[in-house]
Amino acid sequence: MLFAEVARVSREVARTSARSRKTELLAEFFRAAQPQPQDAPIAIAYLAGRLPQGRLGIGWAALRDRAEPAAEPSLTVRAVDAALTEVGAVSGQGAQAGRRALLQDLFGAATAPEQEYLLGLLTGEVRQGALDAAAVEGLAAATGARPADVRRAVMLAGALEPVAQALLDRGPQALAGFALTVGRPLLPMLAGAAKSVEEAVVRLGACAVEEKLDGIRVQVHRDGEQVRIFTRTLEDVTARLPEIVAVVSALPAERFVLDGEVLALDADGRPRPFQETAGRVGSRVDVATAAAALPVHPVFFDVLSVDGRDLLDLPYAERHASLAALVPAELRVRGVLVADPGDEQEMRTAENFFAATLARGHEGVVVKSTGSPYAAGRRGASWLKVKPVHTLDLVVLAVEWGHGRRTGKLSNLHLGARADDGSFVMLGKTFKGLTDALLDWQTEQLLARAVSDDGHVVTVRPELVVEIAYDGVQTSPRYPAGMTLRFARVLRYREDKTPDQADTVESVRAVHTGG
Ligand SMILES: Nc1ncnc2c1ncn2[C@@H]1O[C@H](COP(=O)(O)OP(=O)(O)OP(=O)(O)O)[C@@H](O)[C@H]1O
Repeated sequence: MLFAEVARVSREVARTSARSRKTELLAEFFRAAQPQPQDAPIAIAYLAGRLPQGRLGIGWAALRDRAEPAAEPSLTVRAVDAALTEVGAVSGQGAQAGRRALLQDLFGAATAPEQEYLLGLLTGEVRQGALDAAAVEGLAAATGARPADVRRAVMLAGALEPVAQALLDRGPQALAGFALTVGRPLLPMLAGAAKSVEEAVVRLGACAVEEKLDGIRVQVHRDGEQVRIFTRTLEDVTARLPEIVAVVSALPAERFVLDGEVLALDADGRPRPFQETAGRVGSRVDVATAAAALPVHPVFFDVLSVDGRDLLDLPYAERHASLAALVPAELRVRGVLVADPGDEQEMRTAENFFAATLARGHEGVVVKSTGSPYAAGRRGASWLKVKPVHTLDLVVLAVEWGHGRRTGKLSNLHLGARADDGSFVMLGKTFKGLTDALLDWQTEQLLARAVSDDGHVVTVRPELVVEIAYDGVQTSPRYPAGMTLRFARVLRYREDKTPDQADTVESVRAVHTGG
């Protein structure tokens, strides 16, 4: 498959805002791609603005001077992929120059529109957040599969790419191969938000109100002796959490998949600050010493499979009965049940549980409909989180050099929310809430992602997600969405999130209009 073809479709998909037209364009594209299914994973990654190699760490300088463009397109997606793999592998002394030379060769083989597209891919500018959803529909239309079956396979596979390849290769029957497999992670179910416990309970009806623990989401798979632990982005962190492996190995079943949270606790059981847990899960170095100094504990809140039985489609209440049979109470999330939201006594119990959970130092509660299945990969309408502080996960688009005490540091962050087309819309700026350690960290991280610097504002690749607390959303003609955040302050960076998991402009607008 020609790279030029991907560039063309990407541009056309980005240009139309109609979802049905996007789907049509992608369906045509997949029909044409059918003879070479092995190219589909690379093409899909490019269309969504991802690189299969992940971040390549290519600085602006390496992209500034570009070779003369080729007259005719000849690059294949596989050739581009191979070249970028090679760029990523260059290390050691002279790596900068080596990378630059390889990039020059690649750009020299590309036509002008291909160069532009490559540059967009390398700088993160062609990121298309809504692409995966449209691609699922397009794939279904191209191959005659049911969209719901494709979506389920994607959740079970943890990504669209392998499903696309199998579908294009073998047709709809290939989807049966994507069952929940112990040892292979699936996308976790996510929660929507509600403003109060009462609102959540009224929206859901019969429900459970569970404590919301402020740690790191984990999906734990055990198959006999073999235990594997995955984060919400499906990164395998087993080697970093030996104490969790030990706990899971002692549970009384051979094969299962559990969903939960790990966190560091004080001697009296109160949660330690989130950064400490994140530091443990994020660090590969000297795991044994780190685990001894700051052990983390698992708290499980769901079970997706036990002894060969797939529980995803069972209602919460039944999954929880299985959870209780497998996991002792001290390793299980605490919660209360509400059978009838109209019952005042029950509503008071739920409110009291929320207050008691906050008093124990936790973040809030997650209210879950007891009749609902596990909607892997979805921001389910059947799980609603309730927190006392409003927070948003936003993407850093640019940053200003600091003054005075902050001279030489990158300080004032330009914050963006995700738009429908995968671009980011600036909602405001903040330099509040930053500790000295965070300032140092962000200066280094943001410089590594710089694409331009005019001496005042450094524009960066939109890759870092930061959690912002704010007091409200107010109208402001100064920002493109016509609104900005009141008293925005940095709580922490969310390295466990990617930009396409950031909050959307739409959700911020809903807060603004009280929707
Ligand atoms: N009892 C619980 N049930 C489900 N999730 C929980 C629970 N306790 C803590 N969590 C955590 O809460 C997360 C959802 O709420 P949070 O406000 O952290 O959202 P987020 O991580 O910013 O984004 P997202 O909603 O995308 O997960 C889950 O991913 C999980 O890590």
